Amino acid sequence: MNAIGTDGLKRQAAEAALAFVRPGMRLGLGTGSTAAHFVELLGAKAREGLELLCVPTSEATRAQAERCGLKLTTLDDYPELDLTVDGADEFDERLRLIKGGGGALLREKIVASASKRMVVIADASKRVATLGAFALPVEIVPFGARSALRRIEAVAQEIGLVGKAAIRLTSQGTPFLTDGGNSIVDCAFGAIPDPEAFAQALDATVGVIEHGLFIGIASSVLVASESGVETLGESPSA
Ligand SMILES: O=C[C@H](O)[C@H](O)[C@H](O)COP(=O)(O)O
Repeated sequence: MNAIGTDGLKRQAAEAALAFVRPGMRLGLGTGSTAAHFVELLGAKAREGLELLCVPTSEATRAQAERCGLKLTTLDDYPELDLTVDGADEFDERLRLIKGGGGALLREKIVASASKRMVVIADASKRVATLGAFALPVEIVPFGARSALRRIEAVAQEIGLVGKAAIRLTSQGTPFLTDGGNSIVDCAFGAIPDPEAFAQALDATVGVIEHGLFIGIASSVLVASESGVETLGESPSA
């Protein structure tokens, strides 16, 4: 535990992301405890008069954004957004991410991919040399879930990844379902030396809807540590 605390660092990263926001922007709002800080801070700006239109990446974020007084829209009305700000479970120096710890990866990837820029906010504990210490979440169709899990293990093995994949359960032991009504497989395969190859293999696996590897999507990562907030990738003025 550091002096500021992990939650304080998440808050600092979220504060730094406000520098990327301009009046009139269409914004994607991420999901999770770090993104929740950003939504709260953005809500305060909106109440001060900043005009924004926001697309949430989960029902939880939608509820929070509504409570904070943010104006919401959809990708159907605005298929292209200016900016998405979101958290991550892991990131590396090439701004590749693992996301989906909260199960929101599908909408998060759709919203981030519809955005000109994606700014990731994180405390320094999320920074890794090689992705994979965090079990990779993969969203699958619930029908035939155990078969999909076996196919995922098989394609992973083909590229040298071995470990344990498990269908996510709630704390009550019932199957976890995403906002879209799908299941999640958490893939604890350890280090993923070639995330591009694994992403491609998962993209081609029957039953897989989407996976939590975000490659070539993030434009910046704002990393908060005891020594301040470091910007990897594009700065606000880029
Ligand atoms: O599905 C959840 C998202 O990908 C989150 O952005 C990710 O899990 C990070 O969450 P947190 O900021 O709570 O660590």
